[in-house]
Amino acid sequence: MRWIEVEPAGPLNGCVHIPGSKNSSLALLAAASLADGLVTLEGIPNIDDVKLIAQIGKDIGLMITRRPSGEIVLDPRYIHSAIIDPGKASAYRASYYFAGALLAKFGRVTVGFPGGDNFVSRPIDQHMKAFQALGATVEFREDHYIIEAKMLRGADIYFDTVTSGATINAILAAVRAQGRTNLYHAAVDPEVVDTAAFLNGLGARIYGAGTDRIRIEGVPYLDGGRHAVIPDRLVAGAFLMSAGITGGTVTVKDVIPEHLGACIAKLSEAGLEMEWDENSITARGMGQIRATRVRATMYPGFATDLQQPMTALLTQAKGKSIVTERVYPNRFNHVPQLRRMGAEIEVRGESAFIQGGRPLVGDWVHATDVRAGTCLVLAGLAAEGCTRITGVEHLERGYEDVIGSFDALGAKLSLHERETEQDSRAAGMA
Ligand SMILES: CC(=O)N[C@H]1[C@@H](OP(=O)(O)OP(=O)(O)OC[C@H]2O[C@@H](n3ccc(=O)[nH]c3=O)[C@H](O)[C@@H]2O)O[C@H](CO)[C@@H](O)[C@@H]1O
Ligand SMILES: C=C(OP(=O)(O)O)C(=O)O
Repeated sequence: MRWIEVEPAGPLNGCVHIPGSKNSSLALLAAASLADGLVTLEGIPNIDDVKLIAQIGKDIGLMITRRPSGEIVLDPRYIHSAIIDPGKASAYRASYYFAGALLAKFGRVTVGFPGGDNFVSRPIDQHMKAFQALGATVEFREDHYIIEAKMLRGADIYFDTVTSGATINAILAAVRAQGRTNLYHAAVDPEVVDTAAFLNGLGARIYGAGTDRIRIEGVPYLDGGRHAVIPDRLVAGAFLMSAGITGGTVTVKDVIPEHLGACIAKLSEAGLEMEWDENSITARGMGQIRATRVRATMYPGFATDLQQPMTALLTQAKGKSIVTERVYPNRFNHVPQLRRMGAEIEVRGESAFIQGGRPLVGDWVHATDVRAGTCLVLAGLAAEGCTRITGVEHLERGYEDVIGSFDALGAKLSLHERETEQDSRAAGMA
């Protein structure tokens, strides 16, 4: 069993470099398999989801090499299989991007059902609807699905809901389809724009990414190329919140402040002093956090992936806050853990009602998913006594070095490991 210990350390202060976006990286790495030449990606974080993609790459003949400089080189010229192992596919969320990318090249793809954070319901119906509109058939089996198309033809696709995953996947499938595809009610997230920019750099013809209507003119061939992934707005947002909860001053460097517009506005509302320039943002905790109302929605609204750390921050606000989750109405697994630490929070429907200002006290808590982990780190920073967080593997899906980066700001985080009976039994069976 592994856990992270968070010891009281007072206000966090300093600057932190923000790595490349996890969610964009996962799309770009799969998208690279569409190319007909070598692709170099800069800034891809060295996180567990990316390591898993490297294993999938090995299985299918997509060579993925990380150079000492940190950049990743992909060689998609010798992909020999479009079968993604169900176990590996379901160990993270974005395996579905291999469906869109490989379908376009091979005409038949087999992928295990997506895993990732468990928010009770995370359907992929809009992905399938897009593939079907382009002329594919979809078949669901016990632990995988098969998508097949003799030829993909451009189509008009109207999404029933705004989804960044299905928007990106539809782009991947349509890029090499014959003719024009129009996506309506498309997601406008920076990760959609980043994926489109990358593919356009290889010779794709995608227009309007960043608006809710995207036009794709199919091309028969894509060159190799080079692209730098956008910075991780979600990692950045959580560091800014850590300034608020500890009463310190934190600067996130190498970010695109525009991607954090809703976060900056909400943190100002909560009483933090916010300043930003072209590529950095500073948050100053002013001692008192103000209660506020948060609604997590799709971009450019307040990100659902920042809802959990924001909830931790609001446990320390004066008065009553309400956090409403419109993207994943059940994304409240962090709440019972915060309650163990002394927070007064009640969840009703898709909202958490927080009676702020109760002191937090360190305890054993469990991170059920990546942002629940961030939320508990933040709570631990504000708590009296030591907080011990299990479920470290979830944090490692999204963070390259969560301990090092918080400690560089003056926090006291450390990783611990103890062999349990269950661990020894598992080792004996291996
Ligand atoms: C790997 C990755 O990039 N993960 C992100 C991605 O997840 P993911 O791509 O799974 O999320 P989507 O943007 O697709 O989901 C948005 C909303 O659409 C719904 N939906 C989605 C697809 C579908 O076929 N049918 C459907 O109903 C979802 O239930 C959700 O309510 O965007 C989420 C929303 O910003 C983030 O929390 C995740 O961190
Ligand atoms: C929900 C998240 O990730 P995933 O979609 O990969 O599960 C997240 O990054 O907060």
